[in-house]
Amino acid sequence: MTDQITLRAPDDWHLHLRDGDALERTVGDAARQFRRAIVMPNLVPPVVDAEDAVSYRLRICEQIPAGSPFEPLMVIYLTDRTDAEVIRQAQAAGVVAAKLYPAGATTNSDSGVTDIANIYPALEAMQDCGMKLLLHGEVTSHDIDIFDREQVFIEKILSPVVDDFPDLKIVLEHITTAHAAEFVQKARDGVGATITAHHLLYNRNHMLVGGIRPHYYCLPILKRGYHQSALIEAATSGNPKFFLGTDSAPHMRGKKETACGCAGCYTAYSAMELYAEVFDRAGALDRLEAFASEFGPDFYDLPRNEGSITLVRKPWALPQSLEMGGEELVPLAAGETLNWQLV
Ligand SMILES: NC(=O)N[C@@H](CC(=O)O)C(=O)O
Ligand SMILES: [Zn+2]
Ligand SMILES: [Zn+2]
Repeated sequence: MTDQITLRAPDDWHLHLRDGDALERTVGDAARQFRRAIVMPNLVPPVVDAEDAVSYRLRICEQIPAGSPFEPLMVIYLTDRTDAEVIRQAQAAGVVAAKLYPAGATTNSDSGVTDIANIYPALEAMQDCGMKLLLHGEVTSHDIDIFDREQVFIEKILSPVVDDFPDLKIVLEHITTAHAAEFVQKARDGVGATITAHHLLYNRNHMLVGGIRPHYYCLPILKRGYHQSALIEAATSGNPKFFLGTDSAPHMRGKKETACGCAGCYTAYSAMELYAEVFDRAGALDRLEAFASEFGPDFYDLPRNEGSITLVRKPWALPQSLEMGGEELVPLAAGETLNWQLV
């Protein structure tokens, strides 16, 4: 039995750091686990252009613990008004990607795109300058069942975009279904996907059997066990199209444990430990490094990190709650025992 693994330093290709008082917690946790992170732009108001991204980056950098090499990679939020000029300026300012939130699809997506046709000029500019397109892949029509929204998004929106922009690099974020895994696997080069720890560890039974567990509620919502198995298969397959993105998304305890709770799971506190659990159970610990530390930078045309992290098999219990900006934050798997620990 392997009791210790050392990996090239990993990156998180999908992370919510929020802003203001939250940053001390979120940046500190991320910096302990990862070397770089793709920082989601769904603030209120969202990060929509170069200027927003540059100032948000400075606020994040102020909270990086002394001596940490952590580097935030910035993303802008596509709106119906994002044009080619906005894209070019953002690229010149170091922004690496733009994110499509269909309007109303998830937390803070009210300013999102109402019709994909509205951003075709922006997508053209992104294709030209090598900026990546990141997608929250769910349709929002009221007549589409919440469990089907990812599959319908792939058919109606993603598939045409992949064909219409053959040189655009596209990441379908936080995939949750066998359909998504299969689509990405069969798609042309330049189409990849991130997979969260929670979609690998859980299915909808964990959220709904024996009582409703709001801390497992995220978007896209947890699906059947069959889909969870397909995601585990994809993540541990060694296919470079699938790489790590936690989608760690903090909401205060009171916003989760309530009559109408927010979507999002806070996993940044123990991200690599959670992924190690999944890969260990699947007998694929030897594939964790590629998934966490190699396929992401390769996809983004960035160098792989120097340096390493070590995980040891040493059971420990996650705290019941954390503090964020003076309030209580419940991490995913609070109070549960994990077998792996980051040294
Ligand atoms: N995943 C979530 O359930 N929530 C994310 C938004 C997102 O990534 O869709 C959030 O910002 O809270
Ligand atoms: Zn999302
Ligand atoms: Zn997210």
